[in-house]
Amino acid sequence: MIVYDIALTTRFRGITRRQGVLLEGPAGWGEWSPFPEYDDAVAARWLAAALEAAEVGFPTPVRSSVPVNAIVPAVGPEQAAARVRQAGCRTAKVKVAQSGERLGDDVARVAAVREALGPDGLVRVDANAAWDVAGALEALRELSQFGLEYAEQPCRSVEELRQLRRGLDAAGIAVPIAADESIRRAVDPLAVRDIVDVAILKAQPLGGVRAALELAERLGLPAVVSSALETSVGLRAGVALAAALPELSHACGLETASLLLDDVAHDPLRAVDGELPVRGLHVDRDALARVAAAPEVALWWRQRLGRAAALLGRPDLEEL
Ligand SMILES: O=C(O)CCC(=O)c1ccccc1C(=O)O
Ligand SMILES: [Mg+2]
Repeated sequence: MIVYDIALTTRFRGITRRQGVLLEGPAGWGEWSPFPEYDDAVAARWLAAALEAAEVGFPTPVRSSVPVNAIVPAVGPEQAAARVRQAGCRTAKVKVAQSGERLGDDVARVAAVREALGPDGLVRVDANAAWDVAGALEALRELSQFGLEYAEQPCRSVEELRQLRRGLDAAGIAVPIAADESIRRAVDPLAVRDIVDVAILKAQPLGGVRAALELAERLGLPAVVSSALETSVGLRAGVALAAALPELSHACGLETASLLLDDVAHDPLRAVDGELPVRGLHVDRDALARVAAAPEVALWWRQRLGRAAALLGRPDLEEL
């Protein structure tokens, strides 16, 4: 196993570096990178995903490439437009409702992204559960002038999402709703089934590609596979999930290698013409050495891995 520590190009989700563990098994490399604040039980579910990748491998794909959205963090309008142009995707996802910002910042960022994409592009926003129902109504009324494909996790609870859905309908604001945190962090991931229009699926948080495929089937909603801001090894699991879904009608949120200043693959999963290829990776020994975490960081991850592995009944994991 190796512990990586890679700087981000821009602050994302309040962090400036991404850390995690890469495990090599008979089927290849797997990534285990639960965010540091997550408890061991949650981290154990993320570990199941890494073990699937390393020990079992992925289900048979039904497509050979996956369309992706450009990811636009909470940056200024010029930088947002530049990112969209550089990514070369026809769909963009814009982070909104970030702490310390105002609705005017979101409006300026979404306007710039719409302008950069042109009228045929698709713009989706992700509020990461930051709005209350009234705030979401106000913001989406304003942002809907740019034409939104959907709003991802506009509010925190399922009940708030239900109220928002009613409020949007009553006000004639045509913005579909997608659930992310309400699926990956919920006790009952099916509770949003009759409330939202799109399901965000993430391979690591949901415990692996097969677990996510099963959930997708039970949800019966159009699915968007997104990353958890991973190296190409973690992204590979997302690509495998997107490639194995029987239906894929939306671009996926897997264009995040561009947010990392380095990667561990010789051939990182970067979008070409808005798509990621469904293929294996060559994990690069030089890159692994380059991104290796400092000893105290590596120790913290090793101890965390030991606890998560114990929860999965896998005390042997140090050997991978
Ligand atoms: O969906 C994307 O395009 C990028 C992935 C992304 O936004 C994300 C990455 C890490 C953690 C949470 C999220 C999120 O969707 O909220
Ligand atoms: Mg999200």
